[in-house]
Amino acid sequence: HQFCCSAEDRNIVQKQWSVLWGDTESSKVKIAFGRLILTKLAKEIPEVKELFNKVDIDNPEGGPFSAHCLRILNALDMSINLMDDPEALDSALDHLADQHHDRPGVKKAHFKKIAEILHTGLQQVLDDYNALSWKSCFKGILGKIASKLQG
Ligand code: HEM
Repeated sequence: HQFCCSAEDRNIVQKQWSVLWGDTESSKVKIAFGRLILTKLAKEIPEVKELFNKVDIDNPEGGPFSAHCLRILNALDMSINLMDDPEALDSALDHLADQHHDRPGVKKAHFKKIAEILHTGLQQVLDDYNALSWKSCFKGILGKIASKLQG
């Protein structure tokens, strides 16, 4: 159950992540952040858009897409919070890998792009964004979720 980022990276990432969710309306912040990164992904890789037809990406402010944005951000939140428990993290990420493997058309390249988008976004909202720690933790988390996908 070896995880790729160091204990220090994990501490930094968990601390910086927690700064974002002090607000009482953290779900709204999560939805807005999710909407931002997913619409950016669909804009930069147009083939992605139709993969989110069932959650109605054409109405990004609507209920189905907002709920989808919250699911993604909650999964990311769970993963970051589980970084101190490698066994549970591994099993959570394995489950997410299966869920994405089951969606035809989802590719490793999409995860590479969303990693870039996340880095840019977090850099904008965190004053003391530690790029190296985030890169190394996201490499582990996103790499595992994408591990069962094709290129
Ligand atoms: C930041 C990394 C990501 C996380 C944490 C994440 C998490 C999730 C979660 C929790 C679900 C719901 C699973 C379910 O209930 O079945 C989901 C669904 C989905 N994800 Fe991701 N995801 C991520 C990135 C991506 C990327 C890069 C793609 C590429 C297109 C993608 C495509 C999908 C699709 C197509 C669905 C199904 C949507 C539907 O319900 O119709 N995800 N994801």
